[in-house]
Amino acid sequence: MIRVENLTKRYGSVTAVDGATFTVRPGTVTGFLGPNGAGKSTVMRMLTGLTPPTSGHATVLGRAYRDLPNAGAHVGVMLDASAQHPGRTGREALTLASIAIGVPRTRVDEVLRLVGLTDDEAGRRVRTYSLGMRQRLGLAGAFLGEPRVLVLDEPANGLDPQGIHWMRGLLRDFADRGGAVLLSSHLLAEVQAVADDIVVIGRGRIVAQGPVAELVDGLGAIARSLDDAALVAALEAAGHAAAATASGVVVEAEPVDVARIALAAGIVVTDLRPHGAQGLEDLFLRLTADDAREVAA
Ligand SMILES: Nc1ncnc2c1ncn2[C@@H]1O[C@H](COP(=O)(O)OP(=O)(O)OP(=O)(O)O)[C@@H](O)[C@H]1O
Repeated sequence: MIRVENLTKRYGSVTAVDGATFTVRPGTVTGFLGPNGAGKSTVMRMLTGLTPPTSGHATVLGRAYRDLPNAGAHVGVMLDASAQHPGRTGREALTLASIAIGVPRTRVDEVLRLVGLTDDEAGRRVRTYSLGMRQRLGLAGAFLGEPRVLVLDEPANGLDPQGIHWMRGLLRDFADRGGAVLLSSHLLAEVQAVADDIVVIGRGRIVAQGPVAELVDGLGAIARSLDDAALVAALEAAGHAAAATASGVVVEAEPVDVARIALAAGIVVTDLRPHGAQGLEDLFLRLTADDAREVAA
């Protein structure tokens, strides 16, 4: 549904995106994750024809976005929710967009309902909208043409916890009906809760990608025992890299293998689980560390 191949963008001496390659499969939500300035928006702008790449190319539904006939009807895009005309009402903005892409006006009411904007809110000028309301209006615009693909840049920004929960349900449902979603965020937890696949970008380069389940499974296990030093030694003797940390023994092995090794070595294990979410967070921070301003500072 989306194919990004060797995409590079340079602004003078700044390489904003450096040879990015990934795909977004139908029926999935793909989280596009990276710290501030990593290059997420630039990739999305190149994908939707707003910024020409320095090299490489990107296709949506098999074609360059600009070559898609009536792209707006097939691809829902929300890049900058605050870019909407402040003097128009939400309903006017959607009505104009519906005319531009040739969908019936009745669709405006449908998408307003879909994103939970009331008649009263839709009749107000966008300049009076909160950030969360702008995001909802942006999402309404993205859904207007009954798209098969959604490209959304930080759609959760400004949404309250209920709003974020609602948006996840909306995107999950869209993907479950066969649609493809590319969703950027700088927050791992936000993406992990809804994404099937994750693409991690740091300093313009893709540093990891794959199904969330695989990324998490590949992260091994974390264990506590009555003798962590002996557990580390037993795990290492069995050929698994292991280290004692403040949160327990972190090991590159499945929990079941850790349990067997501990049993054979007569070590009492008090806690054992997949490294899971904590591991993914660590992985994300490590992979993008070069880019992290805090580290640089
Ligand atoms: N028009 C431009 N001119 C010069 N540099 C730019 C331009 N657009 C982006 N950049 C630079 O490219 C890099 C990537 O920016 P981009 O906006 O794609 O990052 P991002 O991952 O979307 O960040 P954020 O999470 O903060 O939105 C940054 O260093 C940015 O300063």
